[in-house]
Amino acid sequence: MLRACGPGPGSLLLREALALGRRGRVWQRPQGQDTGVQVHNSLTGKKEPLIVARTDAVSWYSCGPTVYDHAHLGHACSYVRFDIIRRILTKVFGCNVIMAMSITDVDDKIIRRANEMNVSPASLASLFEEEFKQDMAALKVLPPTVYLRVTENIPQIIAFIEGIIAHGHAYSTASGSVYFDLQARGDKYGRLVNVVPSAAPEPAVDSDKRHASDFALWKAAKPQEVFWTSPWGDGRPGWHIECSAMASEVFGSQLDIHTGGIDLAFPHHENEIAQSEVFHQCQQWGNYFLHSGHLHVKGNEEKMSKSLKNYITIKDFLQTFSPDVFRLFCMRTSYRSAIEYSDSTLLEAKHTLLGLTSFIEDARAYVRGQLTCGPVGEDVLWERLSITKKAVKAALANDFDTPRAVNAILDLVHQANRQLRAVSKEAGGPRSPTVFGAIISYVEQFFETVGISLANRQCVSGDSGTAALHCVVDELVRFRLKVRQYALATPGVTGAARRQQLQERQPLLEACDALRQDLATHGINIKDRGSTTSTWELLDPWTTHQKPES
Ligand SMILES: Nc1ncnc2c1ncn2[C@@H]1O[C@H](COP(=O)(O)OP(=O)(O)OP(=O)(O)O)[C@@H](O)[C@H]1O
Ligand SMILES: [Zn+2]
Repeated sequence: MLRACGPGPGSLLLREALALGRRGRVWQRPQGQDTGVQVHNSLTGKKEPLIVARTDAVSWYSCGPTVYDHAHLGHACSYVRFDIIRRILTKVFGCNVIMAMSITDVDDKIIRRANEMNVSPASLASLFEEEFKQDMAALKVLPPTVYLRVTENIPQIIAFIEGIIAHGHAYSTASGSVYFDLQARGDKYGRLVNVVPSAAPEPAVDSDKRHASDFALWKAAKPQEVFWTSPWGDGRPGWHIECSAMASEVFGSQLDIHTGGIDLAFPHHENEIAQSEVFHQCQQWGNYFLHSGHLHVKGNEEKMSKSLKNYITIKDFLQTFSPDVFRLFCMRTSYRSAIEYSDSTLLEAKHTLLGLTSFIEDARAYVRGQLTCGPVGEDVLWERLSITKKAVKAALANDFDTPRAVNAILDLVHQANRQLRAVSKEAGGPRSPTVFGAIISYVEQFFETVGISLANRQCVSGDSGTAALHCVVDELVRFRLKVRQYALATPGVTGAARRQQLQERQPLLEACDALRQDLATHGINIKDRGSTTSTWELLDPWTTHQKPES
């Protein structure tokens, strides 16, 4: 058992533990090239300048999925958030990222599920690995440079374990298992979390490890279980060793960035660090550990999880919402914070995206000269654009503060929208297409950078939803117009008879007003021009936006 000095390793408490400071050695500031970004490094519990060995080859290891079931929105959240960070590092800060991601295709959960389904662990894992890759593609997550399957790296893992044994930090047992000896690691254990390994002997009678806190590097095969031969007998790797061995296979003894969800910080990453630093006999294997916060279902403290059966699959989600809506939803909070899933927060992201696409359409129409124009406060807009660019870059350089960056953009769009709406009432006058062209180009480029397309309204709904939704709103607005025209028209009737007729039809007008108000809450703005025309547009995204976290 491991004794934690701070709060235990439950996901939310762990974040507090990370802030408490660590037992292990002091973090060594790496030598190399400064990316210009400050990142929150779990190794120090604070923001540090991100210095990488070479900006043209940033090494990044990402713990990948255990492929025993459908991927859910919790997984989506972690991989989308890191995908956004990867794109920002690449496109804004000029880094060329080499990303390696593990695929855990053999472990207890896979073996158990395969037995339940009466299929081989290999075919079960291959099925869900393929599905995971399809889900990631549907979410527009860029594939890693390489995927690394555990089952294809068994000789490398065995060699890695032999190296740890050779350095005196692991031991094999009579039953054919190998354990990492945490007592040998001493006070160097606890680089990420304030944890002291207990020296108490293993209490379980059916286990032959020396201390309760020692963890498995190699697990002796149980009857009927899939196995590989090794110097210690038939068996399979433990969970943590796979990442140390596979990351080292690609990147050697130095790693710039290592990522995963906050639940992986302890014990998984802590154990990876112990194994790798012993194997490479180095002081600091990974320089930066970044952890993403968990996705929770609203009102539920637990993270969304397959084991807790409180999950929404990525496929189901994408029936209703688009990958761009999910991306924007993820960007509205820091990647480190917990994120609450609810229909209302998703709808809010959807409305914001609709408002942005609507602005781009209007601004484009103005640039083309299809929107009536009057004088624009051009200098003000140029200044706003310049301020926004600086604010966005500063926010992204500050631990990838996407909520702040998005708010800066929404503020710019709000200012531009106000001018656009004001000018559209006045015909004639000087035009200012260049500044609107520059704003369109910048806003589109920002969202393109993080993987969101503003090209058309199609980007906001899942699968086939948007086109149908727009037709429905068109029909509804047309129908409402007919009702209004009927309520207001009094051909051939005058005087008291006219007044009475109007009074009788008053409820129809009230119903039309109520419908307009109801639709406004969904981001749809109906505009009546007398009794002859009704048009609709999407509300300014600013009106649906939330303030960033402080
Ligand atoms: N609810 C969640 N929110 C954010 N990230 C998550 C969530 N659940 C899993 N992750 C992250 O997804 C990645 C892959 O996780 P993995 O395949 O090991 O699933 P898991 O944690 O076992 O999921 P489950 O608990 O549903 O079985 C890890 O980085 C993990 O931290
Ligand atoms: Zn890992």
